[in-house]
Amino acid sequence: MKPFRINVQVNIQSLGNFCRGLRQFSSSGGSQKFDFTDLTSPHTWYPNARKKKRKIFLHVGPTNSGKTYHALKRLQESSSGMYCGPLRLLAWEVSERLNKVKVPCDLLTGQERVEIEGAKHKAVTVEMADVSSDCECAVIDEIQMVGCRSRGFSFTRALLGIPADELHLCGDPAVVPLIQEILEVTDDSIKIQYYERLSPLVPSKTPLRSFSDIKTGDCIVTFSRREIYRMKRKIEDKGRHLCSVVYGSLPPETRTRQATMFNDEGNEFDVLVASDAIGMGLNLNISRIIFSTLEKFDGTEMRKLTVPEIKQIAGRAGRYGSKFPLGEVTCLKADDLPLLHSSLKSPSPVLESAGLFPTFDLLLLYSRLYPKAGLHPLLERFLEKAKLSPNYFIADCEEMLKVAAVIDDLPLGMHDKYLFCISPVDMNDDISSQGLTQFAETYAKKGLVRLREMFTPDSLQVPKTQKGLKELESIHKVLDLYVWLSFRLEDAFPDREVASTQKTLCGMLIEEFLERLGWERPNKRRLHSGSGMESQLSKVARRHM
Ligand SMILES: Nc1ncnc2c1ncn2[C@@H]1O[C@H](COP(=O)(O)OP(=O)(O)OP(=O)(O)O)[C@@H](O)[C@H]1O
Ligand SMILES: [Mg+2]
Repeated sequence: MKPFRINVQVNIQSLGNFCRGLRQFSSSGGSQKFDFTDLTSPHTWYPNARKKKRKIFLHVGPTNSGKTYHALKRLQESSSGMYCGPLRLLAWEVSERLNKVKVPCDLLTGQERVEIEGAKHKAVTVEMADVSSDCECAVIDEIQMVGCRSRGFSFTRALLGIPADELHLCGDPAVVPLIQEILEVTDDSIKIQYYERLSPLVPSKTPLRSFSDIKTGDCIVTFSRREIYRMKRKIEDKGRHLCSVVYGSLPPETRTRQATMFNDEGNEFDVLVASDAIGMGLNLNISRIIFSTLEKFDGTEMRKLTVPEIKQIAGRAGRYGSKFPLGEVTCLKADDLPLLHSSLKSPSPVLESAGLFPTFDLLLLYSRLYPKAGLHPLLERFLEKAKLSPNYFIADCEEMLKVAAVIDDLPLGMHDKYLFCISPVDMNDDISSQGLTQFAETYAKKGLVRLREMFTPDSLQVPKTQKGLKELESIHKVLDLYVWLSFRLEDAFPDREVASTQKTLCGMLIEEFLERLGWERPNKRRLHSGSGMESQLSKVARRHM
């Protein structure tokens, strides 16, 4: 296996600039102030990209207009390249696609590394974008996500930092002026290509009258997991359809399999119940999107969906070249129809600024000014003082600060603390945050974190209730976190294989739960009896312990 390079790269040029700053700062006895929080020129953080005059191609247009298709065609023809997408599912779809046409392509996400012999291409989630190696062609999909409060900074990093001869950006036209402004200070050239929708998307004049009117290829969109399972049951109780489900906290592998089951024509799971986890770039065999509501809880409050969100989700219906090339959109409630119609007709609001976050090396140098401070106060101070140009906003670091507060008293170095802070922990999930705390404490104390001391196969069972299911999803998150850490602190987290096996088991148990929840046809053979399935899985698990 190739050595894994962590995503916290020390940028030599900016490090050099900051070191000069520090030296002058100390030699002048601190009297001459150097501003380490000046983030007004983030393009200078990426010397490899700045050495090039990159050709930027902006592919913009509505959903289902062939933006990604055209960018991928160029990627496929190039001698080396990288696809960066916002979802693991998209990175997976692209690597499958390239490998199918005999362009060997690695898959690289925070928790997965699939290496293909001789690959010069890779499909990655945007956080994993490589800003140090040259390539001929790179694609950043859904580039309007530079405006995302929490993840936008990773898109900005990829945009400014990828040293590709050709960089293809795909997304909503609302991003065009911002990209042009951001790239004014680089030496890159920009060509904009506008696209039209390839097949029609028709908003319905009437709401869905009854669940008896659900048909093959329908996708009901709703935002809470409780609602997702309520809808699934309601549809399956009618006895005519089985539903696949896709939502954010399902393990990604389960999501992929549920989506594949729905996409596969020969399968009886012909209706999809999903959250906005399906909302980006995915090509599913959806004939009609039915919004159960146009409101969602965003972590703080209930709010109406935005125009781009409605367009993105609705755009999953009627994909060009799919079984249902004509798409329909409707709602469960007649009251929601006017907002649906107006949103589909409105352009998305123009993006004003892109996310930004200091690289680790900048934070490290800043920390030397306050050698006694923990990461939490340091981050807070840095964020408060950060100076930005109007094209940027500082990323929302709520989650990072929550982690920093938990681990700050542990005897860990700055780099380790930073790693835990950028890890994919869900601090709103009790089990997930307890997992992180336990990992960090054990790591700080012993320098070695063995997974087998924390999980036994007996603790994994097919859930019997929604609560049990949620617990299993949380356990999956903890195992996922272990795998993520094992790629970055290889010696201290040596049980990656155990974690991966248990993750697979978790996924199987969750899928078994979903299967059991399905409407049972008179002649349909159930997969296994409950206890049989569990004991089989336990045996498999023990073999890997
Ligand atoms: N010229 C083409 N020939 C054959 N298939 C195409 C062509 N253009 C697009 N497609 C197919 O149409 C579907 C939609 O295209 P694509 O995914 O590129 O749309 P998009 O504009 O990126 O949509 P979104 O905004 O939702 O990401 C895909 O399945 C793609 O393979
Ligand atoms: Mg796309």
